[in-house]
Amino acid sequence: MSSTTLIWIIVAVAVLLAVALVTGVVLSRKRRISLAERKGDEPVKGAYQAGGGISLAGGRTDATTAVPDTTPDTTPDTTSDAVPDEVPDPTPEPVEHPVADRTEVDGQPGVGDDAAVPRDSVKRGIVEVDLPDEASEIEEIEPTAGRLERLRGRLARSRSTFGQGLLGLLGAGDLDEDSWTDIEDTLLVADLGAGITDQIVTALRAQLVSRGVRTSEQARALLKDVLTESLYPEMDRSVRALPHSGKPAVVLVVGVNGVGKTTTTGKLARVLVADGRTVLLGAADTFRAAAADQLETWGSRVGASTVRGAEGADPASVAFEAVKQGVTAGVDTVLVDTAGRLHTKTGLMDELGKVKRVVEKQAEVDEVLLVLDATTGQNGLTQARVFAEVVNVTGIVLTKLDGTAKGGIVFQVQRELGVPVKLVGLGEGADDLAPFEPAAFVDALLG
Ligand SMILES: Nc1nc2c(ncn2[C@@H]2O[C@H](COP(=O)(O)OP(=O)(O)OP(=O)(O)O)[C@@H](O)[C@H]2O)c(=O)[nH]1
Repeated sequence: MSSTTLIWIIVAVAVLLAVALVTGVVLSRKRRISLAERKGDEPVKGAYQAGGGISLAGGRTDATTAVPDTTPDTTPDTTSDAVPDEVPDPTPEPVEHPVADRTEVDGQPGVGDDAAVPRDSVKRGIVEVDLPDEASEIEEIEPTAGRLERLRGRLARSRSTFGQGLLGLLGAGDLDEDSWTDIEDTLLVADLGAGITDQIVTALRAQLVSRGVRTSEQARALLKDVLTESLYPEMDRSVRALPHSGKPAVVLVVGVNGVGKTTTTGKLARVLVADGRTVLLGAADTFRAAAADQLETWGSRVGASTVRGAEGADPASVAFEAVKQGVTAGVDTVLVDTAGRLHTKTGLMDELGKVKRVVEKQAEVDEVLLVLDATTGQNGLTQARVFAEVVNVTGIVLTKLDGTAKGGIVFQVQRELGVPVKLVGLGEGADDLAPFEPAAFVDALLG
């Protein structure tokens, strides 16, 4: 072999080696790019595992499936290149993690929380009231003027047993002792109580003679005057719910279970909003699970926001926070719905006193409205006495007057407590709360 041939062979081998080297490099790069693409897919999954708590809030379910172990304590391997066989069963068991078990309440996920569980899922489950439609529109509110007149038909039951009964007896002409006994009985049955009944019968006897009553029209006028007079028409019945000294008015709504506190608070918010006022609601009824939801619903219907606490939270702290936020936001009125509680539970009554004291650290309490259920008759009076001892009751709201024949409780409660009935509830409708006007009320009773 000549040396020239040898050189050509060496050159050919060198060229072949060079080509092989270049090809190897190119192939190797291609493989890396390809790997990088897969890596680009998988780490995205891995990244969602890490941020799963956030992504799942948007309703993503695939992120949960990337969690190797479905127990909430297991930390997902976020550094993994997400090898396909690490993908677990795509339908993991739902994680049990009731909100009630969580200790933190500030809205931040707690250690071990599984963000797949909506943080408020349990609370939503206990809502017992109709919630407003989405993007709720502010509702039309009936004008408050003349409401008692418009709702007078609701007093039908009291009217037939009390008003019509008295008119029938008085209009019958000369009254013998039996008739006077019947008048007394009618007043007592309607829950006016012995004291007021005596007072009314004495006034009727005297004025029947002095006025020379002859006709049924005159008898009606006499009855109207005497009954209206017994309702202390001179009492100031304005609800102290307007702001003063640059601070919102604070109204506490108190009363025993089920008398209609939350409903009244909601109705009153409507009255204020209709008057062009801004209102903030405080859901200090932390004893009854759905009370805060109920109040919030009332609020959202009129565009008032609600301050609420965790279930079982200290009612005083919720009330305090509500008033604080009301002052900061510069609203006109803060209405605080308190827990319904039995007056026999002294400890709970103490707590109501505490609510008032704590609120007073923020702003003066302008009005304490005691809500009484008219259908409970004398029992309402017993409640009123206990509440009056604990908090300085400044006004009474008598609810459910539409469902009772015992409208006479209005007379008794004012005389007993020396506190005016300021509002009356005449139905479950949103605008079935009326100002109490003695003359109009008596008119409605007499038909
Ligand atoms: N007929 C009638 N029902 C009323 C009136 N006011 C309230 N109610 C009803 O009474 C029931 C109890 O009312 P709530 O407002 O939940 O009573 P509450 O005092 O807040 O109850 P607790 O939170 O358990 O203490 C509800 O069904 C109301 O719709 C009224 O004036 N007339």
